Amino acid sequence: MTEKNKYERVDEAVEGYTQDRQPGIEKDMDPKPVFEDENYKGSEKLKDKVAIITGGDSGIGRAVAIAYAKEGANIVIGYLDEHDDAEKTKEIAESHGVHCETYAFDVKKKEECEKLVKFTIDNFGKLNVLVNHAGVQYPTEDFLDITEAQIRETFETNIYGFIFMAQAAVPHLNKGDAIINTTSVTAYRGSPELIEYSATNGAITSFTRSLSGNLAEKGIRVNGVAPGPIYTPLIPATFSAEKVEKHGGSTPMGRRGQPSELAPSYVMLASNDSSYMTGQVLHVNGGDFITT
Ligand SMILES: NC(=O)C1=CN([C@@H]2O[C@H](COP(=O)(O)OP(=O)(O)OC[C@H]3O[C@@H](n4cnc5c(N)ncnc54)[C@H](O)[C@@H]3O)[C@@H](O)[C@H]2O)C=CC1
Ligand SMILES: CC(=O)C(C)=O
Repeated sequence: MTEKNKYERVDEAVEGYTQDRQPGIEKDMDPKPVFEDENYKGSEKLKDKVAIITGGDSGIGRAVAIAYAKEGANIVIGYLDEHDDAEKTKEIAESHGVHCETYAFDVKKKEECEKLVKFTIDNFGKLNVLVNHAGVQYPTEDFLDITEAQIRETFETNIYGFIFMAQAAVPHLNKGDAIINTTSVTAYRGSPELIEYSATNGAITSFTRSLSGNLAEKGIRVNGVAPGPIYTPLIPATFSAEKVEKHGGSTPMGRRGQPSELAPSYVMLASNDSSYMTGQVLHVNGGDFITT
């Protein structure tokens, strides 16, 4: 693929459309997200490591799973119920010569998070990297329309789930291992129609910093990635058709990002390339300046 073609592919226009359930389904998206950069060649940065990626069946998580596979990691994908998407990600990951298992679970439930980690240890004998990525959002125009149930669902999925997964994982992690939490640009600049969602991302950023200090002595690094607007199933599953069409248009780069453009940051934070980084967040957002 020439550089020009590569750029055109990333910048593909998206006509407005919606999906009628959350989590959305990648298989049903048109156009499909770009989940793999064919020019990305692995160099064994994660060789023989074992990674859990929650929300790894689709979107950014799928792109991370494929990049980790190219770097030699065996993978367990945790996801809610999008079985076809999960199988497709497993198939692509395994085409790179690693083992990939899929595991349907509810990240809101502590005991299911513990079972996912046990499943990983039973299958692979160890765990080196936890990517906390599963999340939901419920855009709501009027602040007063945000229901108690919606607040609970968003917090229980987006931050309780991250903490439950980290608590289950930490006893198995050792020096050099890593936790990576997906937060969002909305944690830093807010979002008038994603109020409780942005608050969970603020919590994820604080959780990342706090846990990094707690685990630094053990040599376990904890970092985050804060994506801007990225074309994933989350977007048509939760935004109006008009918002889907315009998504990302107001960033300095003037476009949405593709999942493949996030994956290298997750590789860096999982590998020795970030050996002197902990408690940090990488901002992959099309050019928004972030002040902390
Ligand atoms: N797409 C975007 O523009 C942005 C996304 N993010 C973050 O990315 C994550 C969402 O991933 P995307 O790749 O965008 O979309 P996605 O729709 O591909 O991923 C959402 C994932 O969350 C999982 N999930 C939802 N509820 C769950 C539950 N109760 N138990 C287990 N898994 C559950 C789904 O199975 C799915 O894999 C969220 O954490 C979100 O905050 C952050 C900033 C921007
Ligand atoms: C969903 C989300 O966090 C953005 C930035 O679109």
